[in-house]
Amino acid sequence: MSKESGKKGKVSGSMKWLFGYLRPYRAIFIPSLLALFVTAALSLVFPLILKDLIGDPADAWKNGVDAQTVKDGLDQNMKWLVGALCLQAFIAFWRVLGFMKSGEAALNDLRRDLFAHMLRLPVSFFQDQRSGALSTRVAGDLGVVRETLMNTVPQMVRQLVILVGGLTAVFFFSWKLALVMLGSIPVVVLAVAVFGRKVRARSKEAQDALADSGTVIEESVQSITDVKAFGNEAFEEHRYSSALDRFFAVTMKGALARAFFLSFIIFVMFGTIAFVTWYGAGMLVREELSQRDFVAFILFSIFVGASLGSFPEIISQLQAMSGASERIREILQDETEASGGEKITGLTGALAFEDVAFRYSSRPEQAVIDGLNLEVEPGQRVALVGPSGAGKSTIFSLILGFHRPGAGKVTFDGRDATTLDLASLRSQIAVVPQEVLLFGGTILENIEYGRPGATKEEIEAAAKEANAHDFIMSLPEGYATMVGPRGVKISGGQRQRIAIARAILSDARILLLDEATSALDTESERLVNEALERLMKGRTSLVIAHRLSTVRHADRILVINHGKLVESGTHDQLVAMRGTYRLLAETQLA
Ligand SMILES: Nc1ncnc2c1ncn2[C@@H]1O[C@H](COP(=O)(O)OP(=O)(O)OP(=O)(O)O)[C@@H](O)[C@H]1O
Repeated sequence: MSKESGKKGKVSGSMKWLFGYLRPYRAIFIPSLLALFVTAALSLVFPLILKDLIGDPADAWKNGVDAQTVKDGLDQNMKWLVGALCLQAFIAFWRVLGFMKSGEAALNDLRRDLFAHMLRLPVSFFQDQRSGALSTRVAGDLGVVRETLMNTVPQMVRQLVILVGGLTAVFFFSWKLALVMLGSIPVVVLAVAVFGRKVRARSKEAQDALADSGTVIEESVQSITDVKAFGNEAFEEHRYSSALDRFFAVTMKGALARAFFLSFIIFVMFGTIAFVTWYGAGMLVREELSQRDFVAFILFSIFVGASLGSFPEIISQLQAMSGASERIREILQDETEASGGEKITGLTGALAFEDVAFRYSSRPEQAVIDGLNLEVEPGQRVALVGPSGAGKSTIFSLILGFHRPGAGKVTFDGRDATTLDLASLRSQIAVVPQEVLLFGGTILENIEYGRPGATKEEIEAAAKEANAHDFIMSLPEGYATMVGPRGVKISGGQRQRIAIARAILSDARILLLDEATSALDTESERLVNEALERLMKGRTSLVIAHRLSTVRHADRILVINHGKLVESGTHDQLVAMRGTYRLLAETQLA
């Protein structure tokens, strides 16, 4: 298959897929499409009548028709014209409404499908992407699809109708002149083929180079505090400046081809207009053509020219849509997390790793977890300690089923996790992360996240146990206070207590706690610790520990290094062993 026909195939495949989303709304969409044909055809009435308005007086004068007859004819034509314009405006009104309604509804279905699918993709999918890039890309791609559906498709239909109608008309009014005019088309096509490809390739390079420079800004703005803290303003400026230089160099390379292309097209275009007018005027003199038909020819030629001129834009938009829709379809086809498996309720909270090995797919050469064995009994409080990069967070990911072990198995109450339904398993695990992110919404909703549908009383009870109730009540609107990116700012310790309230509300059997490394003030720390004590009571808890007080209170400490369990025991036992733990306790635990 040639490259061009491949592209065409892709465009039609994308259109088919897009129309699939329009199917449920065909009762609105199809009439709108038909209305579009009608309004486009009606726009051809305009030159058809205009030619009489302009041409008839001239011919009448020449043929000696009396003034009143000419005037009556003109008035009648004018009525037709106004009538056609009114009809066109009326249909266009409903057509635009119909297109918007069916199009936006179909796009909303697509947006819903896409988001629902993305939420069910495995965590590895998101980890393999550059953060931020995914959502920006998806939003951009959806924007392109929307633009195509709302503007390009109607535009294409309209221009096709005008092109076919206009060409028929020019041949009808003077086939000779039409052939002269169309004679210039092969020259233009050749120029487009020769220069157009070059221009397109260069402009794509230029776009990529510009995008690179945009990335520099994005990264700097995102981590502006780091840029400043490291005094890297000059470094970033230099990085941006060299990206701009690259963009400039590529643009200049393309400028030559573009300049040739544009000046040539302008020459051919205006040359053709001049030649056709000159040739037509000659025919007029030779009486091979009436004034009226000549005017008709020129008016329809303008329509044909404008319509032809709009196609490069339409085609490039269709190609952009095909690329965008392909990326969206790729995401929609990506495999979601395994669903099914045995739904479990009422776990006792026993969990174990049996000879578990794991590597991240993005870094297959590194065995992050390497033959790990561990066993946690129901209700036990276990602290995980180990140097940075030892694999502690990965152990949490494996428990949560974000990733599956490459070898060995993770079990809950003795049952292999791969045989269990992920959603029901996760509903019995609560997580209190190191850095708590609250989403945009009220405090009430943020706590309710732990168990959607919980009553206000249950939420308040959880907040009280989490030592969060008092500070929540001191906020301007209590539980209805908006938090998150656009809401009131609350402190790290307060966020942690909200996360604890969430976990209490979820009443999960297993608790995964990644202890915050940043120090809180004494009072805040006391409130958080008290809340955690209550939370951990009666649950199996695994804590990635950063504080000496936490490990001292743990039933058992597991020392992880290079993805292996290297020591295990109580604080006193491990200190007495004078091994890895003792060293860690002395250097890393506060
Ligand atoms: N998504 C990922 N893709 C590839 N490698 C990863 C990924 N996440 C973590 N790693 C690597 O796996 C190893 C273990 O990471 P992990 O985050 O589990 O360690 P950790 O003990 O929790 O460290 P820390 O205490 O610093 O958080 C590290 O070498 C890390 O670079």
